[in-house]
Amino acid sequence: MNKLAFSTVFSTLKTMARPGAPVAPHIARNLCAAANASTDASTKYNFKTLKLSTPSPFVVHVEFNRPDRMNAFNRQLWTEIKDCFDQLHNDPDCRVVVLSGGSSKHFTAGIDLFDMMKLGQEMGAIEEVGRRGRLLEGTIKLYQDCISSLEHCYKPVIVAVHSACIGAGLNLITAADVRYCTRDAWFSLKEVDIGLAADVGALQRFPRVVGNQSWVRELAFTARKFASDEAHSHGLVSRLFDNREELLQGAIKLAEEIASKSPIAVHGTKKNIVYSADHTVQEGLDHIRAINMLNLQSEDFLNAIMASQSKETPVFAKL
Ligand SMILES: CCC/C=C/C=C/C(=O)SCCNC(=O)CCNC(=O)[C@H](O)C(C)(C)COP(=O)(O)OP(=O)(O)OC[C@H]1O[C@@H](n2cnc3c(N)ncnc32)[C@H](O)[C@@H]1OP(=O)(O)O
Repeated sequence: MNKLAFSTVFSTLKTMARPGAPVAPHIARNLCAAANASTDASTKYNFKTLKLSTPSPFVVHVEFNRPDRMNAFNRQLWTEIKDCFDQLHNDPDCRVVVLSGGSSKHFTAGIDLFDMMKLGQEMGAIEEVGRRGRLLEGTIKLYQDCISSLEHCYKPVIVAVHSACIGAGLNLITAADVRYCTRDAWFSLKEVDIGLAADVGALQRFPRVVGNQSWVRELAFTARKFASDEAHSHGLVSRLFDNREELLQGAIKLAEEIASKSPIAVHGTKKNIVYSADHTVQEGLDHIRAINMLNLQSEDFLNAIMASQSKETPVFAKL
């Protein structure tokens, strides 16, 4: 953009952002906001089956924390995942989430089979089939909502998978935005092996994520274990790493880059990508138009354009 065009756009944006107000105080305020940004997630959140931390400003690292059970999903873990992502959605100190398997040998062993036995006992105590059905319906809904909470959280979620990612774990990662894994990672859509049709999102999301019905159906009908290179070649994961340390470094580096962008722009982008996944192109365009009617008036837009012109790093206020 030449100097004249830039100054015209600049003064228009200035008026749009706050008619009559000078620009500099906005930026000064944003710098202050960013300087105060890092309330560490470890002090703010207190979950038992999840561990949260803030490795970089605005980047929240969520780790599964059931290493003795290979991060198997018991009722508490299902519930806490949902609570965690619902809260991160509204947390101004969080712009992006990295989800990993923590100190466990595996990313996750899927649903907790002991917990399933407990559910079986609860069912056994209810005599009437309709009432048993209601208990199951409520449980399945809770578990579905847990997985969907990754999608409903408009902060991008990067999953970092190592070793086994089984059943519920595979359902979960298909609701994330970016999937990275180690070369030793392996996956199984295991449900048919325990007598279940997968019911927490993989049958809906997995084919969309990879765009290959034949491959997904083969995996869903057989529960076949597949390795990281197969996952990578079909687009289930977008990057492979040699070991867990490099995996986490890579995931956090990506998260830092996303966290440096306008949170308004990233939020709107995720909202529209998720919406567009099950709407027509025209509906998606209508949706983003409505979002940008507001977002183009945001001071983030002005800050980003000014920074790109002055070749400086923009700083954005908390959401
Ligand atoms: C309404 C329902 C909606 C959701 C449905 C979801 C369905 C699913 O997720 S289906 C998948 C269920 N999961 C499995 O079938 C996996 C079973 N586990 C394994 O295959 C292996 O344990 C695994 C490959 C994960 C790990 O093998 P490794 O040799 O490394 O370790 P192990 O010695 O086998 O296990 C160590 C301890 O972890 C306990 N454990 C493993 N998986 C589970 C599990 N899913 N639930 C509960 N506990 C699990 C295992 O018993 C060992 O415990 P301990 O003997 O006390 O040390």
